[in-house]
Amino acid sequence: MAGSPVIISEQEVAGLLQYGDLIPRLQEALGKFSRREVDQPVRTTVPLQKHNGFLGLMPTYIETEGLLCTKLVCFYQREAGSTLPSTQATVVLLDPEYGNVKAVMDGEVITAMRTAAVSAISAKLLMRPQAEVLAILGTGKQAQSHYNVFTQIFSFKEVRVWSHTKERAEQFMSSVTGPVTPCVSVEAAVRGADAIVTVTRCTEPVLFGEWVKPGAHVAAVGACRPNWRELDDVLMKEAVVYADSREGAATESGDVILSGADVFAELGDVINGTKPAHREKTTVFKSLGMGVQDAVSAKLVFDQWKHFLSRKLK
Ligand SMILES: NC(=O)c1ccc[n+]([C@@H]2O[C@H](COP(=O)([O-])OP(=O)(O)OC[C@H]3O[C@@H](n4cnc5c(N)ncnc54)[C@H](O)[C@@H]3O)[C@@H](O)[C@H]2O)c1
Ligand SMILES: O=C(O)[C@@H]1CCCCN1
Repeated sequence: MAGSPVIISEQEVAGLLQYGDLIPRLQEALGKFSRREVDQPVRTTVPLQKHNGFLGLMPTYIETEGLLCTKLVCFYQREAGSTLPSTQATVVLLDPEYGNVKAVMDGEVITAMRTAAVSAISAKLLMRPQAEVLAILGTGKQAQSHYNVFTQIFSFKEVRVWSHTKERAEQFMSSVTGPVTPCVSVEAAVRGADAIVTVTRCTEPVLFGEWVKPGAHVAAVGACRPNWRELDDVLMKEAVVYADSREGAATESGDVILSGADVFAELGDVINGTKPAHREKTTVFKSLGMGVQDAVSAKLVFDQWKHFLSRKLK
């Protein structure tokens, strides 16, 4: 008879997950995904029409690692001023042989950190090495995690941020520990930037190709529905477009589907050396988020949790 699942809280996950462990693990997982060594269908999405949201189901199985996991994530388009959360996520880790649940853990920190870590991997592979200016569009949870990991692993001379409301920009400025320049418009934030992160809840384009410096790298993280946009057609058509999952982008990304842009490669193809990294060109990494990213993050959390428990019991 299998034991009861352990419950790992948001605070515990935050204490157990470090970018230093996460980044190499995610890089390895993206490579495996693109070598078709992972069973991970495109997210199943159920509309919650009454609440202007969606439930996403994200199962993953990596047979060679005995890793079976699923994330449940609800995400919403909230009214301006709403105090309800825009994303809520839970990650469930299972035993693939018995089928029992081993752990149920908070998915908020995992979602924030693994998404930012994958964007950082895209920048490591596709951004020009001498990059000096980073622009972040959006000031929510993902903006914070992206600020944290990008300033931790790269040495930008300036970090700029834009928010569509002054209050959100002020909240962001007071929540981060390093220097950041607030900008009054998207254009002011992105002109001359070497790296741009888009982490908004926009459903119409907010970043226009005419403002983007040739050779810049864009990590496009929002707009995860087939009719939602963050980037305009000019940028999508001029840039070399990479994605976490080609199939995911073709199913879920409004920026890819509606612009008609080609996805040149998956990030895993670059990691595997089967497709080149065009650092010299303008590049867009279209991130949708994948179950495999949650699965390897959850395994890291669970292994650390067991390690600390066994030390406590000694
Ligand atoms: N690719 C992935 O793996 C992944 C993972 C998690 C979240 N996301 C997406 O990233 C985006 C940000 O997520 P979050 O958790 O930081 O959300 P959040 O609600 O914490 O922050 C959203 C930000 O978007 C801004 N915003 C809202 N409406 C806007 C509009 N019309 N124009 C401009 N800005 C607007 C808000 O002011 C806020 O700064 C969302 O679109 C979310 O779905 C992607
Ligand atoms: O991969 C994820 O976790 C997110 C959830 C919210 C919508 C976009 N993708």
